[in-house]
Amino acid sequence: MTLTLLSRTPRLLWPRRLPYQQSFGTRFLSSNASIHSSAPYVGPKPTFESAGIRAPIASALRAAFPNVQHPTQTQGQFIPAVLSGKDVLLKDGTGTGKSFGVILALLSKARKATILTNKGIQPVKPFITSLVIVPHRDLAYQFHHWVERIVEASVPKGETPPPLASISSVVVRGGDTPIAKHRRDIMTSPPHILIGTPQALLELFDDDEVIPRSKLSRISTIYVDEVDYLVDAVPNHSTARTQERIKRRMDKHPGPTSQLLDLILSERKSRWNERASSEDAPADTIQLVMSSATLRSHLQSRLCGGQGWIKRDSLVRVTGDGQSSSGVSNTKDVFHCVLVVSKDGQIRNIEGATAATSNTIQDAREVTADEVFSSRDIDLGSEPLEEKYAKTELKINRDALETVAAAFALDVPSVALLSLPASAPVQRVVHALRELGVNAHSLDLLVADKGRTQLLSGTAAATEDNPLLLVSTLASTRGLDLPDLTHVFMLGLPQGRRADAYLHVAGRVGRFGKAGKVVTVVEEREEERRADGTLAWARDEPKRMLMMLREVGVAPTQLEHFD
Ligand SMILES: Nc1ncnc2c1ncn2[C@@H]1O[C@H](COP(=O)(O)OP(=O)(O)OP(=O)(O)O)[C@@H](O)[C@H]1O
Repeated sequence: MTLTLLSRTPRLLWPRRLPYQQSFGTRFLSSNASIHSSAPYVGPKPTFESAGIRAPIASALRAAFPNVQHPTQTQGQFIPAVLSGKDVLLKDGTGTGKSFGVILALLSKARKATILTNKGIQPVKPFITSLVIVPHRDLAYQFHHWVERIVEASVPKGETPPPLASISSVVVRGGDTPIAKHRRDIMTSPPHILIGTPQALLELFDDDEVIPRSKLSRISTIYVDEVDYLVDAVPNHSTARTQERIKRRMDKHPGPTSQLLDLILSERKSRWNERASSEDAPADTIQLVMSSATLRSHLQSRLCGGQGWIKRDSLVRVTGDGQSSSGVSNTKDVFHCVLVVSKDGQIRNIEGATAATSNTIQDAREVTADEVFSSRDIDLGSEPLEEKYAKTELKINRDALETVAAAFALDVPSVALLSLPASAPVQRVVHALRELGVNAHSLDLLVADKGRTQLLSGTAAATEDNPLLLVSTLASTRGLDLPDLTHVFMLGLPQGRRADAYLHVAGRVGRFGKAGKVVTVVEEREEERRADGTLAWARDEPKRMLMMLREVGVAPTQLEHFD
């Protein structure tokens, strides 16, 4: 296949960002509460202060994030729950502000200055107030960056803000600071919020000579973001045999998040077990807050029952938007496109895709393919790197990759994300895309430090002349919030629980009322010769894709420029 289709004169159309619109609703929390946010709000809009956020933090927030002036309906409900100290299970669509709201609430929590001991309440030296567990290091840096912006805006211009390290710190493997140094720093000056990946945190707390285990019970809150990804659970719908097999594997190899929670919560568990009912449960225990867009019921059962981390009867459940956990299906300005690439390199829209309605496409700008390519000046890297990549296998369909390159060149105004299958070699794909003239970079906010701030704060406008394609795998894009992102490309059907995986990847666009496109590239169904010589259809990706889209409740839309 060649990129000859680019010689057509395409139109790059892009909608203007839509104003943020939200209806509000509140219901009061009681213990054992289960809250659904759907009722329209009557009366003045709630404020972050009325949700319990401390006034200086709320005003710094509004200064740092001018687009965030009022809590969303769900934030208005879960922020008080998080501040109440009760355990919270939070489920809402992707990009609805779950993580942002929780971080804000954690920032607003007071540092623990006393603990309950056998001798009653005793004063203690402050330790980490909140521990935030995230699936990958880019997300850790994103949360840290949110805190940094609020802290900077908390003092008048010209004044020095408090040291960020005393408020938020990141512990990830392969970071700038060795874990052993983090350990010592935490003992001398513990941050208010410690954010890390499960493996790094496990390693951090592993040496109890430096950080004694007893200190861990001083943590006030543990927040697990993307909990359905971080904590395994046995799916209800599988056969008894499969359930047994998964359970055995989980018992034998508990994931790092489970090990970490067991380590920190062991004392709380035994204190609970000593007491007959949760009525007497010590008030001064660690709080657990967990969130995800796809919080399956079997996971909830494991968290509350099997694992015993949470007591069902002292838990607040907050569910935004009723049963539809899909931020995707609820966002009318997100188009879902599927391009099918045939063996001979032809590209077409999937059958049944409808033309995109143009009423949401405003402020279009027109650019020709020639213009797009003439602005490219891609550095193919150093000689040894080229040699290295030329020899390594691409492991993905080259035609499919060229389809991404074509759609990217024709349709992306500034920043897009390509999500690869877990086993794909990211750097190799980046190199292949650069050979195709795409300004591709691996999405590693840690290594690509130069562009990190712009990407996270949505000020990467400089890329408009030379759009940027960030390349990553699903595992490292979960939860990421890149304000400039307009397109997500996926190569092939997502693996694992497809619908959930699709929702998580697709949820990187269409956040907070913005428009976006999700473009999946699949291969034409293949023919296979049976032993008797007859032909049969094997792997029918387009059909499976359509079934999956139906499951998540979206209809495919055509991507213009293609038949
Ligand atoms: N109340 C608000 N008003 C406007 N924008 C908001 C509000 N709260 C958060 N945001 C914006 O939403 C984005 C963050 O969303 P966040 O990552 O918290 O969503 P999420 O629900 O956790 O998504 P995911 O499920 O994908 O992890 C940020 O860009 C933030 O500026």
